[in-house]
Amino acid sequence: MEKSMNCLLRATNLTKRFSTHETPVVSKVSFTVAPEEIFAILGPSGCGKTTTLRMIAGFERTDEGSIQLNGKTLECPYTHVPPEKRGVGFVFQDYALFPHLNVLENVKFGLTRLSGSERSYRALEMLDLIGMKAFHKRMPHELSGGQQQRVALARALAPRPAMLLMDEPFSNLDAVLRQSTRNEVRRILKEARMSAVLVTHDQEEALSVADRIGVMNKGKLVQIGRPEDVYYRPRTSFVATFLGRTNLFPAQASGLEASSEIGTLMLDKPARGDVMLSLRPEHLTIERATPANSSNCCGHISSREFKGHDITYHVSMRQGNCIVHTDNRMPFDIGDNVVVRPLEPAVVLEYEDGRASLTPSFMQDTDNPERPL
Ligand SMILES: Nc1ncnc2c1ncn2[C@@H]1O[C@H](COP(=O)(O)OP(=O)(O)OP(=O)(O)O)[C@@H](O)[C@H]1O
Repeated sequence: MEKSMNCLLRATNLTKRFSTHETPVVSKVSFTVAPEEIFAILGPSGCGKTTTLRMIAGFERTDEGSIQLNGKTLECPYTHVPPEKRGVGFVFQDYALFPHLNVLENVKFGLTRLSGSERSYRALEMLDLIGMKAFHKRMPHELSGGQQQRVALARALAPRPAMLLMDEPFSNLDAVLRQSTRNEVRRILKEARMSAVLVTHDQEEALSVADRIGVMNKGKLVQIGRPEDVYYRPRTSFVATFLGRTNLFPAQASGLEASSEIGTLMLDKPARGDVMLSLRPEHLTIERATPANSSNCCGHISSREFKGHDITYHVSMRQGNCIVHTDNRMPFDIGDNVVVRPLEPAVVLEYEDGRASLTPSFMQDTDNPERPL
């Protein structure tokens, strides 16, 4: 069962099939979002993120499951509250500003319940929040992509929705603008005390914007946790590799230790038998190989990526490659013989669907991705 928490949105067992006989594109997806929390659904293309968001928005009916917002049921087999009555705001990747309306008119557009002067006051308040009051007379085509997305955010926030749903809101921006806009959007959401569900395929975006992340694969949520948890304590090799570079080592475990290609490793939890371990490149270091330390777990530097503040080395070992991030105080050259050492316990990964070859003996209930780590 999920930890009890102050809950604004509760999605329970959301399931969607587009054709009766096919496997569902979204299968038993459950998560909660707390007030003022930014929750990211992160996963590769086609895994069912947008369909999940569309069910929460009410654009798509669920085949099974329920959705509650502020304790009110929006969706269940007998209820379907239409999108315009759900009290949620939307931000899409294409900004969707009205091209013939200026910035102020765009933000005022959804404020139909207010009087004329109240609409202008509220719209200017939102433009102030996004730092664009001075641009209120500009037309959308006179703004950069990042500015247009901030106006779209102001427009979504203006009617005071209970929460925002954001579908790949930064994907039309170039890399530099994407980074600054997402920092700005996080600041605005926090200042507005707004909770949001953000759908993205970009792990860096999810890690930097969200308070919690639900990692999705093949229609299922496979892990939910804080960015640090899912990054440093992935449950499966999919999560480990999707969230960034990692090293996967097959090993033989016995309690809190395992023997692997890079020697004896401490484990983050007890296990027995054949296991798959994950160690992030920054949790490894390298030393120059000497007759005293090299034994049988050394390799040679096959390539290096110099990044100024640190260096990434690719170390060619007997059974494969290993990636190590280190600072640049002791640079190594290509061809140098080195020994790879762990700096942290290795993470024991769980069994994944269809990957029965390495089955950790600690295998647990995978239906509950939100159980405490
Ligand atoms: N209206 C529809 N009819 C039939 N199949 C659909 C429909 N909408 C989505 N799908 C299918 O459902 C699956 C999940 O699509 P969805 O758009 O939810 O994935 P996604 O994770 O958001 O992907 P992306 O990041 O590429 O947008 C895909 O295989 C897609 O082709």
